[in-house]
Amino acid sequence: MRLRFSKMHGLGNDFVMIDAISQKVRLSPEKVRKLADRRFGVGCDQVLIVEEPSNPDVDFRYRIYNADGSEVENCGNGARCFATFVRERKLTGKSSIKVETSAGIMELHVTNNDDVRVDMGAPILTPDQIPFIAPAQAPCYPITLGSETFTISAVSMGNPHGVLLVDSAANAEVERLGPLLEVHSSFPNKANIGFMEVLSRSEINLRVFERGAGETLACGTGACAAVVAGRLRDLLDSSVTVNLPGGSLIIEWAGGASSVVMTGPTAQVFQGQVKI
Ligand SMILES: N[C@@H](CCC[C@H](N)C(=O)O)C(=O)O
Repeated sequence: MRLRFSKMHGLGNDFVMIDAISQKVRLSPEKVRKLADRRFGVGCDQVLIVEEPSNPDVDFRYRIYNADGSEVENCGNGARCFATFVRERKLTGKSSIKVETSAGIMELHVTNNDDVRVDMGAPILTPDQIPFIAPAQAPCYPITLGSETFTISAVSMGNPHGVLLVDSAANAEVERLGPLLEVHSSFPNKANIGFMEVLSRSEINLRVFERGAGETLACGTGACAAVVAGRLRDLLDSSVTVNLPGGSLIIEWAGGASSVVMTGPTAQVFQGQVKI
């Protein structure tokens, strides 16, 4: 099977984007892993597949696969790249696009300077819906790893996130703690783990160890989850610049049941064909 694809990224969180509307695509987890492999394949953090929607009220459906082959619910940087991709491929001329994912319907808007603004929906904080094991909802929870206890916030942006507060994101123990907390028994579906340094009420530094992909240069849903966690702990205001290793996003959240809104750039690196 030969597949046409675009290699894209949002702040260095990189994607193989595949149009499954104009070509037939069937990907097993093994094929996803092969595409994502940085030596034997194209190389990416996530593979994104654009499909016809099942719901007539939306424009597209898109599916998200982590580099390890697992299918996941949501991807913030991927959503922005998806909007640029469908416009560049002339699959739509719209600047406001509705898309369904397994986390629900999202609305994306391409701004005048070609950034993409995404309504990411309201965060989910109820432990059993994240899912996170806890007796009751709280802004943060104790979590134990051997003899160490950490304080973690648990937030779902359609996908599960744990957020730790650190003194310095640059010096955070992402390589050691990320893989251990990703598979901690408190997160039954595993989790993306964010390490957040609060610089002021409107700016944070953040690194994210992503479920199924390892540390990435940016994680859009991770940025949303960190701002929600910071707001729940009364550390942040409603509009926050999130500095990630690959660049910055603006995240806005008024609180409660209102949507989290993410704004940031996208880039296409190259297009190609791959035999898979
Ligand atoms: N890079 C993404 C998140 C991709 C999915 C995540 N690794 C998961 O397993 O939930 C983003 O920008 O949000």
